[in-house]
Amino acid sequence: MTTSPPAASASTHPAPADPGTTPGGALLAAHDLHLAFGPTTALASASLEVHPGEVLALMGPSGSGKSTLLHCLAGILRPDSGRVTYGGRDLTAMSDVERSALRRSEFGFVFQFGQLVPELTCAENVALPLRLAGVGRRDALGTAREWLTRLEVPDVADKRPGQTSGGQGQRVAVARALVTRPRVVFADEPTGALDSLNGERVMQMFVAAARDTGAAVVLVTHEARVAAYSDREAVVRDGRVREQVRA
Ligand SMILES: Nc1ncnc2c1ncn2[C@@H]1O[C@H](COP(=O)(O)OP(=O)(O)OP(=O)(O)O)[C@@H](O)[C@H]1O
Repeated sequence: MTTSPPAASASTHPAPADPGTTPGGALLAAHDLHLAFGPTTALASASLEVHPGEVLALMGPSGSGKSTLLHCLAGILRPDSGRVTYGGRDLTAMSDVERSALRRSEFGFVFQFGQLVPELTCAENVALPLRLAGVGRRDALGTAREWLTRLEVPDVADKRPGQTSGGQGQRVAVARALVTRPRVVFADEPTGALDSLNGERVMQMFVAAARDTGAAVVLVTHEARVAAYSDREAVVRDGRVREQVRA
């Protein structure tokens, strides 16, 4: 696999401006987050820092608050109290429109089942975030094809997601998450729907491609072999980060 980012993506879609870090070096930070869904407490004083370029795995028992913490860090959910800061900007104080714009321009997402648009080809799916960012159709599709080649699935470019295997589809989803060269990629059980061999292969490519673009990766996983790709593991229990282990 090539280690340099595709040239066309660099020329047609430059990485977003450096958002800066806190004095401690964090790019993204959760400060004392609390969030309840009705009577259920999901987060109870959760705090966490994410550094530029690092791969951070959120681990912990089922129902402990991992996905909720990920969604708060990504600005998808707003905590009841506490703050999320990104490059010194307070995500929790932004309007929904501002947070959506930030998510589109600076964050990438990979979920368990890829969540590709079934009516579009795989190349069109990968091109979609570039099109939304204003890149012309031809350039966007060219860059999308380069990413599919890079993730070793060039053959699926003209197929629809329903015509691919689970592992191929998940590589397409990884390409779509990275194509805009986001600062942070959020992944919720990115290999959960794959067998272990495919899961490891997707993880290897995901981490290598993210490292090449310099993205930080925050991933939720139950699997120790997936967490083994991280630089740091944060264990979530009862809605807070209990311990952090450098991998
Ligand atoms: N939309 C929701 N409505 C109600 N309760 C929710 C909602 N989302 C999460 N919860 C509850 O909040 C708690 C934390 O859920 P969360 O999904 O963050 O845990 P998790 O650690 O990611 O779990 P898992 O590993 O099983 O995916 C759980 O008790 C869950 O049932």
